Amino acid sequence: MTLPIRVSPKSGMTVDRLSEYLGTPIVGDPRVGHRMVRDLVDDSRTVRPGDAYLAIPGSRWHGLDFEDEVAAAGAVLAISDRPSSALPTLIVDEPRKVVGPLASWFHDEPSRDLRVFGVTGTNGKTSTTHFIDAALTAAGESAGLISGARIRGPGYDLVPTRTTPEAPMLQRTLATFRRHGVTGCAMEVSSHAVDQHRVDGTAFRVMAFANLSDDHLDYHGSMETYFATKADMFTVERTQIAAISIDDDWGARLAAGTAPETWTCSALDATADVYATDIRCADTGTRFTAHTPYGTGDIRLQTLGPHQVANALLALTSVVADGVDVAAAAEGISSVTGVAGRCEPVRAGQSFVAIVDYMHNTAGQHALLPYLRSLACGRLILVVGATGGRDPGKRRPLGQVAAQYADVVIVTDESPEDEDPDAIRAEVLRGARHGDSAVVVEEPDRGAALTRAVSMARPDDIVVVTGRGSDTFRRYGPRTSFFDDRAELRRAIVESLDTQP
Ligand SMILES: CC(=O)N[C@H]1[C@@H](OP(=O)(O)OP(=O)(O)OC[C@H]2O[C@@H](n3ccc(=O)[nH]c3=O)[C@H](O)[C@@H]2O)O[C@H](CO)[C@@H](O)[C@@H]1O[C@H](C)C(=O)N[C@@H](C)C(=O)N[C@H](CCC(=O)O)C(=O)O
Ligand SMILES: Nc1ncnc2c1ncn2[C@@H]1O[C@H](COP(=O)(O)OP(=O)(O)OP(=O)(O)O)[C@@H](O)[C@H]1O
Repeated sequence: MTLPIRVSPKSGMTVDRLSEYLGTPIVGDPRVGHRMVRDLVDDSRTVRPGDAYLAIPGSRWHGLDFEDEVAAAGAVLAISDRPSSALPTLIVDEPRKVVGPLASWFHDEPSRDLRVFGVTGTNGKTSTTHFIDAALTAAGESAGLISGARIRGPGYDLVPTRTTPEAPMLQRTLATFRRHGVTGCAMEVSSHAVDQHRVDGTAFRVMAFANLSDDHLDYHGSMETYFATKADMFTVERTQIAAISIDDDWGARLAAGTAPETWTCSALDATADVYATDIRCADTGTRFTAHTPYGTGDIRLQTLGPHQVANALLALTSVVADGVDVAAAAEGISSVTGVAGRCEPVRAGQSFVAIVDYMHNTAGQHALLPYLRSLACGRLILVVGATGGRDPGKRRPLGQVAAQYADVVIVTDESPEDEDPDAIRAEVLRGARHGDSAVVVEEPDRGAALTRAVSMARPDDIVVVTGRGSDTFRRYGPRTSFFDDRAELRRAIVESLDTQP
């Protein structure tokens, strides 16, 4: 169900009230003070008549670069760090820091009226939020989900462009959820979002930590800074409860130093508050028994891969720490049939296994590839690449680890963005050719790469397409086009079956 999103500011929201809240006078025509403000917007391309435009200085643009088009679109006001020549302005020192609390106040603090379950960490956020969403639903709650794959709930269903929305959209979404009676909301919290203050002003009931591994170092600079950004979410000012997976060293370190009430979980360590025993991983899913201080639950994951045990335990810990019944939560988590683009099988009548997965760092490769290999007795044919505009340091290791596990590695393009696709591929290839252990093929065109992988596959082989998951847009410089790995893999399989004698 997709409904139009209605804005729900505090009643009687005027420019004067915004000025009073921010403690700063109107620069420019003071007669604008009585004008009603429809919504807060931080992107010129989405401004509608009556909006207040948050003009943020960024690394590429200053929001005021768009002041004329924003004024022409009917904005009543700019909020920025300097006066606009096109609109009356409220001046604040650091607009980015103001946006979160302001948007929350504007919508009457929606996060305080529903329990928000945040999930942060390098890998597993999307899966964990889906599990929390299902656990809350099974416990009889009306649940909302804010994930990078989908934002959905009563009154909302859309595929977002960000893992964590910008603050105006986030608070608008939470306010819509509240209006539709949502009682609990699972939400991904990316490190970029924390650093850019997108979640400031959001009160979390539980904040969950999944894991930390080499990723986004182009942005954060070092693992210590990356960790510190995540750790910033685990303070009493941000969250009432911390749920922390201690299966990696960063989680154990975080758990040792957090101030809020802390619950630990582990797939390996029975001294954790919530832990797993009797883990049995199969080609149809994974079963295990979860032990919590409030009793045990049998979990039968339908989502593929042993890594999902950690994600499911973290979800269980998050909701049980907040008082949700263990049996209901276990039933909900077990009911999730799959998460789009995460270990998603593609079945079109072929004689080999075909999987699409969003793995885009070496931690994901090490966690999944041994399992995926075990799903077939034949060869592992792996399609790998790297996205442009981010983390060049990941590219060579991605190729190297791919070749460590696979028999055939097909290196292709993902979404080069503004970079030279040949240069990205060259780095991945350098890694893949490092060990001499796999057959390495270069095929720039992603559709052709998938066709090639399928044409090589024999019965008992497995074809794994990595890197894009459920992302459906790719960009080559100014050209953006639709490309869905799952649909393209299916197409390649069907074509290969059609041409069989
Ligand atoms: C590196 C990064 O995170 N950059 C974010 C940052 O960009 P920036 O500081 O360069 O801002 P900018 O592009 O100069 O724009 C400045 C201001 O002008 C506004 N603007 C810009 C253009 C325009 O036409 N009109 C307009 O109003 C922008 O909305 C912004 O408020 O602030 C912008 C909004 O203020 C974000 O859109 C932008 O996200 C970019 C597009 C991005 O790709 N971010 C990714 C890396 C990201 O955030 N990813 C995480 C998930 C990571 C993961 O776990 O995989 C996420 O939460 O999605
Ligand atoms: N617990 C885990 N440990 C290691 N790898 C994992 C784990 N969970 C998921 N992965 C890998 O990470 C990929 C992305 O998973 P998911 O989308 O759930 O995580 P995410 O944190 O939301 O990722 P992103 O922020 O990049 O969207 C999966 O396709 C899988 O390859």
